[in-house]
Amino acid sequence: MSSSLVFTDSSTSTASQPSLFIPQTTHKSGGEACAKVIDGKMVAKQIRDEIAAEVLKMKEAVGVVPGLAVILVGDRKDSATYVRNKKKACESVGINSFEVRLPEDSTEQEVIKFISEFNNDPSVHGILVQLPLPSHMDEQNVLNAVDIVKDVDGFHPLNIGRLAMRGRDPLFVPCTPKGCIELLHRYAVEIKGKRAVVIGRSNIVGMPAALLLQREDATVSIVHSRTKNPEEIVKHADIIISAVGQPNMVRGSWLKPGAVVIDVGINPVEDAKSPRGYKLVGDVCYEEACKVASAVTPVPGGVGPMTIAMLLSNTLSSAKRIHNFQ
Ligand SMILES: NC(=O)C1=CN([C@@H]2O[C@H](COP(=O)(O)OP(=O)(O)OC[C@H]3O[C@@H](n4cnc5c(N)ncnc54)[C@H](OP(=O)(O)O)[C@@H]3O)[C@@H](O)[C@H]2O)C=CC1
Ligand SMILES: Nc1nc(=O)c2c([nH]1)NC[C@@H]1CN(c3ccc(C(=O)N[C@@H](CCC(=O)O)C(=O)O)cc3)C=[N+]21
Repeated sequence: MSSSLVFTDSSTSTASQPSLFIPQTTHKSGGEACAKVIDGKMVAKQIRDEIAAEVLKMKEAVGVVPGLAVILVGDRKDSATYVRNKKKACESVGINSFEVRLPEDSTEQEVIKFISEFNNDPSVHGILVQLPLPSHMDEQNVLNAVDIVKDVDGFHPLNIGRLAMRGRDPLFVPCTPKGCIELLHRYAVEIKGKRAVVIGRSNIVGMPAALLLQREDATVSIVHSRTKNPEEIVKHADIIISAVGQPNMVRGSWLKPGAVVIDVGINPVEDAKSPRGYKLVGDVCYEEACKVASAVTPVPGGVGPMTIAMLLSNTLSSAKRIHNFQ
């Protein structure tokens, strides 16, 4: 299919953004009703292409190259992989990346010292502290140290607070929830007036996803680990965003026919056939969901690549704001 996908920097209110992309891919499941695949990998690639063009335009016009600083503390393998992927993504669009790796036993003050340096460095427009931090550190103290104008993760309490308030706008929206909403927009999924259920209430995904859906005029319920009979609540949802971390927890039988499912979960499960010895699955049982839902994001290839694309987008808009470009 030939489709043109126009990238517009969507902050918090993109409801009026025209939807230019109607997907054609469907999940094949032996003649049964099958959902559209919401192809995050493809959309993320198109967004990166748009960002690359804007980065070049800015460089030529005002000689500024956006810069992203990433701080990684400790030696978690998954975190190291994510940081490497973020660096590669920056390179692919012409954004400068700066990386600091600190040992697991670093102190909170040492991490904050690097954050302060990046806060004062004019070539850095975005600062990301990879989570989770080692358990001896107070995450709030560390995240509070990031200058709000460079908080491209959108985790500073002031940004989250503004996200929660009517009539206020944060400088940055957290990347994963922003990527989920962007997928809904680009696949022409109407949010206004719909019933949405977010499964999970973490500060980095579930809670901001619920706030964003509410800002888009959905009626939002939040399901968490203490929710009784979650399937009864999920059953009413036109839109489900799941960010739990439990492989295949959400079954096809939980879903309302025609629902749209955004699966944020990235869960490793043993897989002898994979060279890594494991594969990644979502929170939602994909095969079952495809038979009931109207559209589903796959894992991998769904929300994950969108998270990184939104990080690049936030870094570009930060550089534009700081340099008063456009
Ligand atoms: N695709 C992407 O870009 C990203 C993917 N992820 C993935 O998303 C998932 C969630 O991440 P994150 O939000 O950081 O995780 P957290 O562990 O911080 O939060 C999980 C949330 O799910 C809730 N929960 C746990 N078990 C259940 C259950 N059985 N029923 C209902 N709710 C439950 C918890 O409830 P309670 O609050 O009561 O404890 C909590 O609110 C993970 O798989 C993670 O790898 C995360 C970030 C980005
Ligand atoms: N400060 C901070 N910001 C984050 O945004 C942040 C974080 N800390 N800590 C960890 C989580 C997790 N996260 C992911 C990003 C991309 C993929 C991603 O691209 N996944 C690929 C698969 C990758 C693979 O194959 O390993 C996919 O879903 O297709 C996944 C997960 C960001 N997080």
